[in-house]
Amino acid sequence: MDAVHFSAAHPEGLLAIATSLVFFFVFLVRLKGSAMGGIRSSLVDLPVVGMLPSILLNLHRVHDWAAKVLEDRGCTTWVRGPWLSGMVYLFTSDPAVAKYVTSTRYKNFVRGTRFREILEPVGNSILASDFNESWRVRRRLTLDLMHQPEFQHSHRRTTHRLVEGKLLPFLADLARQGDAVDMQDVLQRFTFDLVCSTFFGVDLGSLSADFPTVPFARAVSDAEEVIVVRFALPPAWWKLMRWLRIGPERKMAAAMRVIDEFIYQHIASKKAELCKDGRRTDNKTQVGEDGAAVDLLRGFIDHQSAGEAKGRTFESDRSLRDTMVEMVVAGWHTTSVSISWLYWLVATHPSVEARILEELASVVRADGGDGGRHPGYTVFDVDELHGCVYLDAVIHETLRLFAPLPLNPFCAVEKDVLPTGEVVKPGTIILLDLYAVGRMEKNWGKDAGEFKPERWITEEGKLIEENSYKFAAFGSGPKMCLGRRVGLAVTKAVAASAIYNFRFNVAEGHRPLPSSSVVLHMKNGLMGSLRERFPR
Ligand code: HEM
Repeated sequence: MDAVHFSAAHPEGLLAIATSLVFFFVFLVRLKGSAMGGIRSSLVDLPVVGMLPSILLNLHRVHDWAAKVLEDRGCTTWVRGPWLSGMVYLFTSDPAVAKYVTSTRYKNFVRGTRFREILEPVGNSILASDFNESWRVRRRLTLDLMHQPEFQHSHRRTTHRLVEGKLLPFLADLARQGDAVDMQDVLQRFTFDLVCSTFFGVDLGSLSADFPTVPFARAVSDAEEVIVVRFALPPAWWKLMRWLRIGPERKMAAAMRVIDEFIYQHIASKKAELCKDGRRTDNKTQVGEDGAAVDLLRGFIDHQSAGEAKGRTFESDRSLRDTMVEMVVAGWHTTSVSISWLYWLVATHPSVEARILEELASVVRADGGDGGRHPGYTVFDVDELHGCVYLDAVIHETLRLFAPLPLNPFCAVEKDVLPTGEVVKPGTIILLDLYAVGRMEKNWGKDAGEFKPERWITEEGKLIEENSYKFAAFGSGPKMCLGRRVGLAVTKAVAASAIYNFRFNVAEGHRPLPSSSVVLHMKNGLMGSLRERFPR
């Protein structure tokens, strides 16, 4: 078969060859770049391949690079892939555009099929859905369940129990051993156990002395990495790789298998447990004996069992699976990376640390405590921390600089004109760069890049409520994060308890860098050592 016939019969083969050539080109340039002591951060539009080489060259530091490009280009820019690839994105960090897209004209800017395909691991979830009836009902149901006093009470108790019984003793052991520790890993393991306890009612013990590999946790992280690659490549390219089961798509297939196995197994065992207990009597979430047994999965299963009456929100285990994967994906890493970046920022800003400690000490004193000089550790519940405005400011400042979900994608349904004057055609992809929104001088002033919790506090000592287009970490409009309250509560309670009891010294020369994943992990971890503040 000659080349012409081969390409006609196997267009996917041609694409594979083209992909290899671009990767080879990028490899050569990066090699040259590193030999020259660095790579360029400009966005170059080349004939045929468009801006793809620029993107791939900067993929390893994509969020900082995109923020720089946006700052230089007035907060909005077009990004074009290879000719005929269908890859045309409008990148923006402009709050006016965010408001227009997520609120003013929200019905015209949806996730769309393209992103549902990219976000395949979460299936037909709330996050990936558009404004249809199923999305509305599921979102309402999830919010209702999370706002139930029983759930909130249980969530607070579970957090307290795990912080007191697992996290603090674990940190104490690490402090005693004095070895180097990756705090990001520790916090990731802890929040995983917390999320599984809260959502599934099971503690998987990922935070334990032997640092076990938890396949489900690994699979979620792998899937997140591959999602970023899918964003960066023309759709036909990653679909071809998926079809051939090569490269990142091979990893995705393996991750999906593990995720499915985990979730379906837990749905089945929860159903069996509920039937055995004979507790599934109505569609109300119930409190277990110790007040800690309320979990979201139980609430959803109860709802599923009420099927017809409730509009069949979870007509199948598949839709239950999608929602549970989404809850883990949306709730786990977002919270763990918030606490990790906060921990690093606090450890490297001694004056901020001192103010937090002062604020927490006043809570302990008001509670009749002795500032840690007692046998147990001091554990803070979120209810006790209401008056800690400075800690709130630190959390907001952390989320401003390190938005845990750095990119928020939308797709235009009809032709539209954005407040910047950009004309978007049907099908145009708009990427709200939440990481960049928090770093633009235009949005935050000349000191946008600095960590200054004070910027969040009024002269009267109150927390400044910024609008959700400018402080964009939780998104905005009807699809705004529905776990905001839970995420903030966990971040505050865990950070307060850990910081109050332990000092973290960042390893010399270590600077965590944002990974290129859909979640803003630290790609090189958070290395350092721990010291007890109140040695026992
Ligand atoms: C610090 C922690 C968190 C951050 C920064 C965060 C951020 C976000 C962002 C940026 C979105 C997209 C919003 C949009 O499209 O405009 C989102 C959506 C969502 N989040 Fe969160 N999240 C956090 C914690 C949580 C938690 C703990 C849960 C679950 C309990 C959760 C559940 C969801 C869900 C279900 C959606 C989809 C909402 C929809 O599309 O209607 N999130 N989150």
